[in-house]
Amino acid sequence: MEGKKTREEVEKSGMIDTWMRKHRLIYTGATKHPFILSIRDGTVDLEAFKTWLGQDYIFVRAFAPFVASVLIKAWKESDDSSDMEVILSGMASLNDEIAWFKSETAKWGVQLSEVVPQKANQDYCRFLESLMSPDVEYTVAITAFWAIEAVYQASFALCLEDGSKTPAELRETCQRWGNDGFGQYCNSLQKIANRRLGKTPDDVLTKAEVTLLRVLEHEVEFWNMSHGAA
Ligand SMILES: Cc1ncc(CN)c(N)n1
Repeated sequence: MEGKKTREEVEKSGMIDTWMRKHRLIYTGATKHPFILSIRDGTVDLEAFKTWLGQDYIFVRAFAPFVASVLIKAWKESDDSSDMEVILSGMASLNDEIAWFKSETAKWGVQLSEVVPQKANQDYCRFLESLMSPDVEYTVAITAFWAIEAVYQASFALCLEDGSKTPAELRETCQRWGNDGFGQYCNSLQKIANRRLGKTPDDVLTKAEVTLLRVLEHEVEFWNMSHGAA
């Protein structure tokens, strides 16, 4: 019978993998949400897609300052100078992402000036803002950053797998987050998070785990805005 792993053993395999196994249910809820499954099986309601598009544009505008706050924390607190390059590459891809949302919404006839942030979006943006506080440790912030990016990567990669029936007009959207380059970038973030979590005191480790769970809950609520919300 497999006994409980010691802290040292967990650190070797990586805390993120351990948490993904421990919180499999909510992780799956965020990465295999019915909205994503509807894209993958080709039954997606295009009005729901347009809702997601407009809401996500608002989210990404709040996400960029959060990433900037992680960059500041890395500069002040990181034990490895290469972290900054990874975070900077994330900021650069957000620049592209914002431009892409503008052209994609225009293509679908979504008027960005008329998009009103829904409650789940407001709550998620407020949560991001709370993580921007200087009181939030770099280890906690980088864990959240990894989780936010990883959910989109895993979700949209699912829509590109062999056998998926993703509509042709949505494939570019799925490529944006489901491509291999974005996957490598998420792996780099995961590596940073694992390194930091491996040497963090227990109280910060607990904060990072709670923050990861909050991210996953917010991601589920975010998808729910477009699909399945009561
Ligand atoms: C809600 C949400 N989560 C994550 C991502 C990926 N940057 C996004 N655009 N939107």
